[in-house]
Amino acid sequence: MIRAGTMAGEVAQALSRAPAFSGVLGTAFGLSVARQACLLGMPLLTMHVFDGVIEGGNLDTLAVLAVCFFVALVMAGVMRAVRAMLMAALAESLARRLTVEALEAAVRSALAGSRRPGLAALQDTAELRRFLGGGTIADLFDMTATPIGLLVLWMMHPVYAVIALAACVTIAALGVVLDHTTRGMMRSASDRQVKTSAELQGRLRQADMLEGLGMLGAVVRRWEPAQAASLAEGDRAQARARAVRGITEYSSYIAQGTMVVAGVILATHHQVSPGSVIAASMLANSATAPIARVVLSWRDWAMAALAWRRMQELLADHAAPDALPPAADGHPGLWVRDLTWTPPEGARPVLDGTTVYCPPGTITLVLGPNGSGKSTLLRLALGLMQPDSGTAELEGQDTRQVARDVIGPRIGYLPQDVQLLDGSVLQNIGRFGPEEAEAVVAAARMAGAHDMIGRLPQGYATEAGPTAGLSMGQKRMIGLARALYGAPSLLVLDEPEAGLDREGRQAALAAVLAARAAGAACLVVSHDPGLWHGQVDQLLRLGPRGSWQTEAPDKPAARGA
Ligand SMILES: Nc1ncnc2c1ncn2[C@@H]1O[C@H](COP(=O)(O)OP(=O)(O)OP(=O)(O)O)[C@@H](O)[C@H]1O
Repeated sequence: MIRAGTMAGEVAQALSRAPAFSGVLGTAFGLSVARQACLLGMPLLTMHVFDGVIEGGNLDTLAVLAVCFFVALVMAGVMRAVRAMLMAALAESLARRLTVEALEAAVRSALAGSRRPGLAALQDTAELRRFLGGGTIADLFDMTATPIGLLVLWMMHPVYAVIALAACVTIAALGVVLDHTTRGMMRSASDRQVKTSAELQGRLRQADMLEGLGMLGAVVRRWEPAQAASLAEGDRAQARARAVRGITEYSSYIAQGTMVVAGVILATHHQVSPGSVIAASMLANSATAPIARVVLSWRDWAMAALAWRRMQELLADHAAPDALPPAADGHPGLWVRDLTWTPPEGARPVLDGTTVYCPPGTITLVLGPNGSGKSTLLRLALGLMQPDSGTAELEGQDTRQVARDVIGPRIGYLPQDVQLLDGSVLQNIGRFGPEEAEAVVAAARMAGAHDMIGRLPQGYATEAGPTAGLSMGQKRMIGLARALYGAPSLLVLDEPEAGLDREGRQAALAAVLAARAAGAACLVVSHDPGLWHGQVDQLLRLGPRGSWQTEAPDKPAARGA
């Protein structure tokens, strides 16, 4: 409960940043108090029925009390429904905002090579939405019934109040015990569950390889123990929770029974009226029930607290860097300066002070053996990775410190492992922006992909996602068209000719030459220098252990590391 209390505070803090959220929460709280007032009136009406109506035989009073009873019940029901609607709307609105932030942070987390799957962030958002939209927060608000009920009981007789208070303290203490004994288990079980299901999902994406090589059994055997351990840990936490839940329920019954016994003793000594015995029992139930509900919904609190914590960690670790204005002395084109990068557990840098300037209207060809850091250089140049030191500036703007939606349209990027997203060829080339068919066709023509697309079953409307069945070469040509879309000022291509036939390779070369003629700065990785021979303006050769050198196509110009 302590953790849950902290969590409630954090959620409330986050909500209060937006005035509309705090207004909704305030209204829901107000409705809870009013509803509790209606419900607390009922024991008092019951007492009147017993003490006034039964003893006096006044049926008119009974009719009035019955109407009051009914009206109070209806009002409490309406207030509960309105509160539920408000909380559902609040949950929806918060989830929408969190989903966008979580997705952005998840992408940055994936870029940073985090093993924690970004998809978990969406599951956490859904968990928080369920928590806020369910009745759990309302249960917390309903705890206002506890002090009011205790006060009324005290006014009826202090013994009543003491018994109810003891029950409340016992139930709350059980909640604390439950939280302390299972919190660690829940967290570890939930984290393991997220990890194992993400691992399995990742492996199942390689379905053809798993089936082709008969590896499914081996994969499942590796996955099963982790999954079983996670489920077993969750079960142990649940078993403890069930035990505490049982004791909690019995505590409520014991409190009510004790209240009746004490009430009867007090009534026989004429210290309270007989009607107050029933009323006190009902009030004790009203005072303890919200605390019991909060304890019983402990799992929801614990899961929401975990989701909230994970979300906070993700957002804090992968916050968007502050955008900086362009440098006053910035060069046009791409300026990569002193880039050094060492893999997380690597002993030697992959890139060591690599420096290269790619002016507009030029082609820089990056060559080097496998693993020499060519793709890494491209990712660093685009600001997709954090270097150990050094910078990359596009038109004087640090590519790591600029809003991605601002810099993205100025960049054409073809990664080595080209992936198309679910959607049509047209949408993929047009980067899922507003449909501009002419610009899409122009980019496809430039990439030499237009005729190939025309031969697809539905042309530009053909599905292009991962399961659409396009060949690697087709995907690469469409990926090249996507890179060229919108005439970007920087073209960064990782082996654009790889996997293409002779015609496709010539088309890729022609596309880069056309982009250069249009004024783009082109940075191209290739394992086929012959294709580019005589066509490029500068060579950057990467070697082992971070060594590098730039050359004019026919003579060396600068040397590093
Ligand atoms: N996220 C990462 N975590 C750890 N190591 C990485 C990471 N990214 C790259 N590396 C390492 O950096 C080195 C360079 O990788 P990179 O992909 O840049 O090579 P490359 O020159 O493009 O190779 P290839 O020609 O085979 O495509 C490799 O040793 C690789 O294992």
